[in-house]
Amino acid sequence: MAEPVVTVDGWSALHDTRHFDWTAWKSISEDERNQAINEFQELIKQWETVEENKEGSHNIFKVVGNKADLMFIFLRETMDELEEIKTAINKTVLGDFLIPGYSYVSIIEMTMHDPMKAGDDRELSPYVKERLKPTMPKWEHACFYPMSRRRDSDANWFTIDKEERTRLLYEHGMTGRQYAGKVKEIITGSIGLDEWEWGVTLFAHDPLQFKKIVYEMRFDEVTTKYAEFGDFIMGNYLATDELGDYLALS
Ligand code: VOV
Repeated sequence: MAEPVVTVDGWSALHDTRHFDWTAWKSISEDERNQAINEFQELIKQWETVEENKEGSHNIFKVVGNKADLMFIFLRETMDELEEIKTAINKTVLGDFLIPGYSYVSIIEMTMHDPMKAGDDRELSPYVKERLKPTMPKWEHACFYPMSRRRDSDANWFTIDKEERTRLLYEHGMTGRQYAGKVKEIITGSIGLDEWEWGVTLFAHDPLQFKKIVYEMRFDEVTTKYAEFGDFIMGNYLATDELGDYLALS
């Protein structure tokens, strides 16, 4: 029967991309630039405390290509906190140079589709807890894209039986498991929150693995028949202590 599947939901997620106004940045003095960097590093320290306390997680990436310059990813217990973070960034001096670009709002989600976990109370298992409220890996690269399930008359994800959806996602999971240690994924649900139905955030040491996994999954029936994709954004990890170098002009 085409019935909804139960989801277990975790932290809220904000993918916040910014264009950096290099022209304006070059027009202020070195002292002003250093003050702006120091002030921003204090803000990052607050995020680090939240992460150490396992109350959220954050990552910053230098975006390759011109869709943005930086992509911030924040995970928090509530949407209120995500909005406060965005506003806190905008209130800093550096925020004047961080021009808001594309953003994506979603909530970490796991479904009860996985037959390997059937019978478990997924909400109670430490594995599920870690997946719903994860500390994001500080790996070298990330790739984010939104996606939806197709709703064509001859291929409609929302009209097929739950058992069939479970079978298709099981096959998908088996492909994914071959990338253990190479690709980590965070799947966020965004129905009712943003334009697409899911957000896919992938982490890897080697960006070639993004191309490989996404290509290989194109041949899984669940993707071939039922997946539609938005724009991809790829970035390189920016550690807090590298922010000064990233923004240095000489
Ligand atoms: C890194 C590898 C990897 C692994 C191990 C993995 C496993 C799994 C499992 C076991 C499950 C189902 C249970 C659950 O936990 O929800 C899912 C669920 C999902 N996935 Fe996935 N996925 C991966 C990776 C992975 C990728 C690369 C993509 C993008 C698809 C592509 O073609 O580019 C993706 C998408 C999704 C989505 C949109 C969902 C929710 C679909 C829905 O309709 O409900 N996913 N996924």
